Amino acid sequence: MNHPPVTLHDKKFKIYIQERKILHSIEVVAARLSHEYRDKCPLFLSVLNGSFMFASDLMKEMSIDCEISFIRLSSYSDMGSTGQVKEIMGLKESIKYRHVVVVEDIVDTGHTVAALLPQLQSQGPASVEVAALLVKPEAHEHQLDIKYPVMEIGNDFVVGYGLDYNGLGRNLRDIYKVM
Ligand SMILES: O=P(O)(O)OC[C@H]1O[C@H](OP(=O)(O)OP(=O)(O)O)[C@H](O)[C@@H]1O
Ligand SMILES: Nc1nc2[nH]cnc2c(=O)[nH]1
Repeated sequence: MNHPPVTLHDKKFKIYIQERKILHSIEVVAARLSHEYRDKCPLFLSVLNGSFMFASDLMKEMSIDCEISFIRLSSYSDMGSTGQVKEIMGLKESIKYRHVVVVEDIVDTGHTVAALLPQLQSQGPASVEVAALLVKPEAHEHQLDIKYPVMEIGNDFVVGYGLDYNGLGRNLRDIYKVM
C-alpha cells in the first residue's frame, strides 16, 4: 500500500510502522499477557488520550477474563524541565489486591510512567506492570522496567495510531515519524 507523507500543522511526517505490523506485534504481546495473567483477571488502566487505539486493539486480542478502565493525568506545563507529573484522575474503582496493567501508547522520557507507578503502588494492588505500544530506550531519563513493550523505536517524534502532534494525527492507522 502507498503511504504518502502527511502534513500536520507545520510539520511533515513519513511512514514508519504500518498498521499490519502494529497489529501483529500487539497480538504477540496479548498472547503473552493472556498466558501470564490467566486466572488473575487483570485490570488494564489505559492512560488517555494517546492510548485509546492501542487499548482497544489489545483488549480485542485478550483471550482471558480482564477489565479495563481509563485514567488521565492532570495536566502540567513544565514537565520537560521539572519532571513533575500531577495526580491520577478518573480512577473510580479500587485497585487493592488487583493485578494492574498500565496501558501506555509511548514511554519516551519515562516521566509519566515514573510518576504514575508509585501512585498506583500506594493503593495496594497485587501487582503493577506496564504494557507500552512504543518504547524509546534512548530517551529514557528514569530507570524503568517496561515488562510488556510492543515495539522499541529510536529517538524520533512519532504520530498516528492514537499519538498526536498538537491534537492532530491520532486518527492515522499507521505510525509516522517526523521528517
Ligand atoms: O515518557 P514521557 O516523556 O512522559 O512521555 C509519554 C507520555 O506522553 C504522552 O502523553 P501526553 O502528555 O502527550 O498526552 P496525550 O496522551 O493526551 O497525548 C503519552 O501518551 C505518554 O503518556
Ligand atoms: N505524539 C507523540 N507524543 C509523544 N509523547 C512523548 N513522546 C511522544 C512522541 O514521540 N510522539
